[in-house]
Amino acid sequence: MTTTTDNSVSLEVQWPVIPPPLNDLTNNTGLHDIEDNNNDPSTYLQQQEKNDDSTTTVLHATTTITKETTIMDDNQHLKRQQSQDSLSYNMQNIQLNNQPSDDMDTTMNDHDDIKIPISPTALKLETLSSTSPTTLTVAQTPQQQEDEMSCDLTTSTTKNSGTTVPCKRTCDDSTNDYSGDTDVKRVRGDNNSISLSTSTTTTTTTASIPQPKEWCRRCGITETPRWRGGPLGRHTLCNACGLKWKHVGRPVEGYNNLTYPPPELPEHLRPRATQTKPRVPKPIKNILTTKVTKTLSSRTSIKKEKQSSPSPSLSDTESNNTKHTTTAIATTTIISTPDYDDVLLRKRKQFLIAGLYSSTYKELQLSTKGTSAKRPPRISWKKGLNNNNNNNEGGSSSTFRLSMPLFQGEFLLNTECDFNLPADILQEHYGGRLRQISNYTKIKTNIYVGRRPCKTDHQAAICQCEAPSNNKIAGCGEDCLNRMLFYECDPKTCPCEDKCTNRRFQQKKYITELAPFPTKHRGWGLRTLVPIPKGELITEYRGEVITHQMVKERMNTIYKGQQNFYFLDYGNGEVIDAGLKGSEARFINHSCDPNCHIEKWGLKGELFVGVFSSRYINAGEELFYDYNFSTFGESGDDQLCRCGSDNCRGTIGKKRRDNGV
Ligand SMILES: C[S@@+](CC[C@H](N)C(=O)[O-])C[C@H]1O[C@@H](n2cnc3c(N)ncnc32)[C@H](O)[C@@H]1O
Repeated sequence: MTTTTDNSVSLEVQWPVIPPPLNDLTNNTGLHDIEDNNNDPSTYLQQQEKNDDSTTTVLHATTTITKETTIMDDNQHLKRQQSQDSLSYNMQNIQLNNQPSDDMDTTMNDHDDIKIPISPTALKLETLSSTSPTTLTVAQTPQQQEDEMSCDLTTSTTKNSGTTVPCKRTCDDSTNDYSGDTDVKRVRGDNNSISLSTSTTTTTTTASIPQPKEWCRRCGITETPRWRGGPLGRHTLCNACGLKWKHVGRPVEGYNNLTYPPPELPEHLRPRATQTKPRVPKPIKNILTTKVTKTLSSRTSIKKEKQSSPSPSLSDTESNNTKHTTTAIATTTIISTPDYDDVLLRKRKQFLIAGLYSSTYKELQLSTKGTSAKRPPRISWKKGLNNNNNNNEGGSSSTFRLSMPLFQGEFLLNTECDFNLPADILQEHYGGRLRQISNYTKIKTNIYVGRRPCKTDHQAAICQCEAPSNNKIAGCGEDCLNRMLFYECDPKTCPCEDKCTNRRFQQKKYITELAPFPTKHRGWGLRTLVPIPKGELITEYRGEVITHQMVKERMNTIYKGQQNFYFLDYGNGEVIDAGLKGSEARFINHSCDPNCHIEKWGLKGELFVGVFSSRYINAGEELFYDYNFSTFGESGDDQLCRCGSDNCRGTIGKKRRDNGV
């Protein structure tokens, strides 16, 4: 008889059934000799003959065979198997009679002949009836399971007639040619257990071995240089399997301890490395439920397949007899394989659905079942008019409740109101000052484009001023020669030294209380916030010092189509362009009756263009200077003047000569 299952080979031995006494089977010795069980085989056989001469006993036991298992072959010589893998052996002719057969040289009393070590910690033998299976359960230690092999022996015998009973076996080890009539197949169970099955119509014995404390849930080994955590918890995978699980692919759902991934696993649930379709994330609320459902269904299907799929190579009779074995093995497999074979293996990271400080929002979201998400509470400003219908806290309508600041956004979104400008902008809007100011870059000194600034230590003219006798008298007054020539004194050569007052551009003594403001007809203008005496340096006109050629180029490029121009004659064939970079003086408009004028002062080979007050200027008064006298480039010639003065000339800019030059 042959018993085969997936991933298992049965060892079938046909021999006269000599079941060991119960007290022998239940002993816990590590090595159980058949010799010990058959101290008097003839006596036992006689007892069997009394029961039924044609009795065929199936002993399906889960036991182990050590490396030193020694059995008899067809030549009645002792064969010793040294290798664990070469478990299968040949038993062609095992003849057991009342007396040992003459054909057999082997004496059954020789305890070296056959050793079936049974090292159970628990051994249970149940004999139900002559037609009922008997279950033999053998419990072994983890080390024993590791060292021992699994096999399933199915032994059948006929009448004790003294004839030779063929014993067929199938040997996995090709190097050991023990071919014979006896069919012996090895059964490798899930836990390296050995099932010894003896086919009979009366008795079936099943054994299961408990699992070791630590074993790899994937490959089944019990020794590894390092135990690693897996989807089933800590120390559930060996080193190699743990690394593979970690790096190669993590199964979405379970795998058993022999296959990875399990063949029953649907394609869409296989590890990432084999996945072709990206997984669609599911809502967090349904993940656990779905997982549990899938796990249960897959577990049920796997068990059904295991239990319902018979071996295709078995005949009806054999399969009928094998049912017990198959069922037993399947049962053993299911029992020995923990439930977490199919449980949820992969840990899913829980992502936050909201920010860290939105605990209230998350609680509201997670506590919602089957209904639309609860809306965050709204602000109720009036006592007794609480708009928060979803907030169960309190419940009193008279409770004043102020929503969290994070809900202010929703409050603003849900509240319909007219658009209003912010207060500061609204004020400028009502004052007519809300206009976009042209973009420019403020600079502190002129930028010379196309040349380097003159850094020669140009000797300024030394004035003839006398140093003041006391601090109350200013040096280099109105009668200073440098001042009259529009030159600033050099503090190194000036006789007044640090008491010289002809150094306004150097000392940057400008009026800072100036403010651009939008005018009605002239665009932006500049006004003073403080009264300015006559002849005072107000500000410096700064910008890029460019040539007239550059002015033409810029007029045709970057300033093409514009109305406002910021050119001012620098002298020496150059122009200050404050359109892109400059100072606040760029906002001073033209007037035919100005209150300011332009002065160009020399210092160290360069010029300083300053706006000076032509008269006393009241606070808040707009500043003007006459472009005509300041050579406002060539752009303002055709622009209409809107200064509004009585003596307005009509146009801004330099007066044209009659010849147009
Ligand atoms: C140096 S900018 C003065 C600042 C300019 N208003 C603005 O908004 O930037 C010179 C430009 O101002 C305008 N502008 C200055 N004085 C004006 C006046 N009296 N009448 C009309 N437009 C004037 C012209 O467009 C001129 O090109």
